Amino acid sequence: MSARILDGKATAAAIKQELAERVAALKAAGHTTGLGTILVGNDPGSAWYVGGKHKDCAEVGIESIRVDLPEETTQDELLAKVKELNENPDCTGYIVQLPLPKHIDQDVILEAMDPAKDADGLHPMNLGRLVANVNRPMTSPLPCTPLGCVDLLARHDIDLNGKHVLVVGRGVTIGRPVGLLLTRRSINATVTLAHTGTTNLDELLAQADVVIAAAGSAHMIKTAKPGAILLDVGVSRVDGKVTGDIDPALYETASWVSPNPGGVGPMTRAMLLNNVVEAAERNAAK
Ligand SMILES: Nc1nc2c(c(=O)[nH]1)N[C@@H](CN(C=O)c1ccc(C(=O)N[C@@H](CCC(=O)O)C(=O)O)cc1)CN2
Repeated sequence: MSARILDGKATAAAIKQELAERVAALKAAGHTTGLGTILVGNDPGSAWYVGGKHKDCAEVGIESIRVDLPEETTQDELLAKVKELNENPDCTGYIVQLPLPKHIDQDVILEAMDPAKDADGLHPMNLGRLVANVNRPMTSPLPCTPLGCVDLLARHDIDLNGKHVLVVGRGVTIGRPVGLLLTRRSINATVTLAHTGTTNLDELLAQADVVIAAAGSAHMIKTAKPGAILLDVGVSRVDGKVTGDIDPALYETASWVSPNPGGVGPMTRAMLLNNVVEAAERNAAK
């Protein structure tokens, strides 16, 4: 048996077409939609991701504002840029590309953003709304990668009701929020969150119907239940090549696989655009 592919690239392309229509409708009604990005430093991977976000904006008709700052930017200088985008009426939503240089406190920066413009859904108020279950319908943004996982599964008609999902990794951008989304009544999965302190990972993997691997440790997942659904989200670079957390040998016995690259990454980009368009629609409805 060989797994069917959850094709993030094709799914993201379809979502972008839908979003382009919504952006055009906003424009026709006199509302512009704009995404801002702030990039600090010279990390080539981060620069590539930010470049991709601006390319995506151009494809769907979203205006974009790009702020690139040197590695030695101080926290106060970055806070001043955050304030500028908070106040810029042309900016519907924006992101601060992560990770930030070590001398800058990520939590301080995220907290300084206007929650209504937080296109990543990572402001503590928006994460709090996710915990309190008040994000939907359309009151505030959800984190892009978790939303990308859920949307990718939904668009392939995969029902998680009653399924046991094992999330591997407890980061704030994926591991923690994805469990909160999946346990909502509308999805109704049972979620286990494994991390570096988990001592029986292989045992949990042998039981899980769905695995969301978001640890960022190359090919660390070496076993899974036959017929499991595998979402490979973690990113490492091995010999300069993007490498996921899941050993590709498991693709043979899985039922569905979201590969890496080509799975949740493109969905993350599409969900960012979705969050900006939703923010523009909220503004237009005011
Ligand atoms: N502010 C944020 N920072 C970061 C986020 C985020 O969601 N918000 N996530 C990641 C990086 N990221 C977006 O910023 C991101 C990562 C990967 C992809 C993607 O499409 N990857 C491709 C492969 C790319 C390659 O070949 O290098 C794929 O999976 O097919 C998009 C966005 C950390 N920072």
